[in-house]
Amino acid sequence: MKPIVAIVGRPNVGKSTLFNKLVGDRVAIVDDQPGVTRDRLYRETEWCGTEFVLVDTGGLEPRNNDFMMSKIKQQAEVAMNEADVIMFIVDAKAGVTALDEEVAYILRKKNKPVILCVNKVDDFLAQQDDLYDFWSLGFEHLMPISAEHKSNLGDMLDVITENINKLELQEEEEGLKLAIIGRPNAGKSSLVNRLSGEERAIVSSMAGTTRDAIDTSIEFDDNKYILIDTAGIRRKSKVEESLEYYSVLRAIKTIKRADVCLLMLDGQEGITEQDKRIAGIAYEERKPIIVVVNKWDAVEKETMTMKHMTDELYEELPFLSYAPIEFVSALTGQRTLRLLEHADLVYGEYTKRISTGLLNGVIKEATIMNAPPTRKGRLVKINYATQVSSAPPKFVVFCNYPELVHFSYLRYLENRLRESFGFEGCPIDIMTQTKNR
Ligand SMILES: Nc1nc2c(ncn2[C@@H]2O[C@H](COP(=O)(O)OP(=O)(O)OP(=O)(O)O)[C@@H](O)[C@H]2O)c(=O)[nH]1
Ligand SMILES: Nc1nc2c(ncn2[C@@H]2O[C@H](COP(=O)(O)OP(=O)(O)OP(=O)(O)O)[C@@H](O)[C@H]2O)c(=O)[nH]1
Repeated sequence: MKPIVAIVGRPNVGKSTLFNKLVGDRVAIVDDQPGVTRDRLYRETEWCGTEFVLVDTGGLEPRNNDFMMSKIKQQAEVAMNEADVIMFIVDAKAGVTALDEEVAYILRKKNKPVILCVNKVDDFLAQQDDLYDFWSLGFEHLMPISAEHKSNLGDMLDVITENINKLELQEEEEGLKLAIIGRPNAGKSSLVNRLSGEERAIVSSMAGTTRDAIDTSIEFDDNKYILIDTAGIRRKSKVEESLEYYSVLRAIKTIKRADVCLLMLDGQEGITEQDKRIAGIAYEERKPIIVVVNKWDAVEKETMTMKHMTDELYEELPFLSYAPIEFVSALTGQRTLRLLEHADLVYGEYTKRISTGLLNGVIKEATIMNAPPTRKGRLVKINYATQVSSAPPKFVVFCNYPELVHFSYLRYLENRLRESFGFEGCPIDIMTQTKNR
């Protein structure tokens, strides 16, 4: 689990500029699958060997001052709860504003490292005197920077990574980590309660009091699971956008820690934009996913309801065509235990390795059935393939002209691999390379 560094501050201080300068071109786009909702809210980055996840708190629409004030305060609260290190951005040209003071007040309440970044210091000597006021905000680390001119960013990053390295890494408990992700009210906590209330379950601990996410460790017949819930999102904030931001940030954290993601939908409501967004994060993080349609007890069923809903879900989530769908009721316990078995199975798929011999048999047959298309008069010849890693399963296909192998052909190979080897619930990565590289 990489540490999270959140960028906080009022509008127009230069948060986005800074975010973009810091993540640079390191933006990892997995592929151009349609339907994946992407946002530039967070990126993984690295400084001198220390990796972290940088989170931008996103643009706020300045409607009126009161509204703005409450939104910014909420953002600061979220950052305070979720992030490991906070970058609090202020504007040297504007000086200390009332809003800055409000944010500072929130950020000082807890004992997390806050780096006060005084931005727009384009000319240090000329602006030196403007900096003094900012000490009044009460933070130990004050860094004058210019996001636009990239000045002093190295020193700032040094301070950030120093603080990251001081963090005590939490010991993770043993067991298969299942992240239960989804919109507020989908029934995530109900599922956790249901599973931990089962007669056969040995519930050994409830941890996570310092953070809002709650881990429940349960054991069934010697199999251990850690259920990572993201409860309590809804009640804290009433404003739509910040709720969105809040749950996304939560989801990111939870997903990154997870071995398997259970994407929970409310069967009565069907799929929403927010569900798709959360699904998109799990997809981009290359985690195994099981789609869980909850509240099945309350869904009015006609003939083929399950089939229709399945079709509809795959249509709405085309990038998750590999994810199995389970219809459950956290309320009655219908099929909830099966979720655990299913998660075990999917994780087994995620971590398995295919021998090079078997793999090449399948690839060879696939290329005979459907040869790579000739492009620009050149013939693509696939030499051989190998699985280079698992979790997620990653394959390299060696051939003479990797750049000519089209995405759709890789998709074809992926489907053949799935037909032969399963990989249920798992994303698969296939890369092409020339033989002598
Ligand atoms: N002079 C100067 N201007 C800067 C610097 N960094 C950012 N700006 C400018 O400040 C303005 C606001 O920058 P943004 O990055 O959009 O600010 P933001 O905090 O993300 O704003 P919101 O998206 O509204 O929250 C832009 O016009 C930037 O060009 C800097 O280091 N020096
Ligand atoms: N009928 C029915 N209701 C359910 C089921 N599961 C949960 N509910 C109800 O749905 C509501 C929300 O359930 P929660 O478990 O609090 O949902 P959550 O996803 O944890 O919500 P947040 O904590 O806001 O993220 C509650 O009123 C539950 O009783 C189910 O399987 N069937």
